[in-house]
Amino acid sequence: MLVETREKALIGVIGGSGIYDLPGLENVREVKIYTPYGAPSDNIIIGELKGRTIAFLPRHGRGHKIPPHRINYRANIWALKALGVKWVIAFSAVGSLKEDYRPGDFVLPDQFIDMTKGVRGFTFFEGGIVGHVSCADPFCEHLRQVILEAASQVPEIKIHPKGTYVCIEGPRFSTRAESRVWKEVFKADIIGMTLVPEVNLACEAEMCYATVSMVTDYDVWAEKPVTAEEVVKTMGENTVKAKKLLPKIIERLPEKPDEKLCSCCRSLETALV
Ligand SMILES: CSC[C@H]1O[C@H](OP(=O)(O)O)[C@H](O)[C@@H]1O
Ligand SMILES: Nc1ncnc2[nH]cnc12
Repeated sequence: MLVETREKALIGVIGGSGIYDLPGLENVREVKIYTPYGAPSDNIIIGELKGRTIAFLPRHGRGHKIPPHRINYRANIWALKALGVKWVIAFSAVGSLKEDYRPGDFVLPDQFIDMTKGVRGFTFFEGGIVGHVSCADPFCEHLRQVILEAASQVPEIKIHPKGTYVCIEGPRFSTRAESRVWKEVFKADIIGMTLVPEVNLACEAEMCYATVSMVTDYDVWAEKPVTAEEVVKTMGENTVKAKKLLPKIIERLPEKPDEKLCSCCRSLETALV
């Protein structure tokens, strides 16, 4: 049973590696949310940006304490839903599997491949009610278009409008052989460790979700294999751009999604058995 909170927010922002706060938020308050799945990654920071109420959650917790396979994705999405969030804008550091998706570029994935190992809590439907949500187009097309338009207003940002994100279990990076499979057999474009099951759970919770993937490295298929140190360094530069992008997205978001562009908030209409 979803218990709604007194605090309300229309827009949820999930910060990835390198994004642990949102400067510019006004009237900031911090709320602790209890969920049937336990605690979210951190307390949720609520505040106003461009006149809209935002709920911000750092995916790995402040201080980056939670590795990708230990993130309580269900609690995170549940907490945002309990706050009334309809739009979820997620940020992620990713490796590139393609020469022309360069470190520093942004990508707006439209597809993913799930290579996680099944140990993450990946669904709200554990029995009792059985639900199979459609995942053919896993990201909110309306939100993707708003983000693309917003990014076109920030000259420093080069954004690729499409991409397939392969999600590995982590926390280790891929071997060269694995990376070749993702790149040459799967033909994926980018790689990370956190998109799944965050995107699936948002879909089950009937929320509009899109992720801004920020390229930090060329994974391990290029000459010099990726290191966490390299990711963090490039992420510092990407974060500056992400923080310029966010207000431009916020000011363009309507109260409600356009039903012609997305059906995220009706995803359960055809899912329940
Ligand atoms: C710090 S390197 C690997 C780490 O960075 C990405 O996290 P996020 O998607 O939250 O930005 C990647 O998925 C790994 O979890
Ligand atoms: N090369 C990579 N593989 C997996 N996750 C990443 N996050 C950032 N770079 C990555």
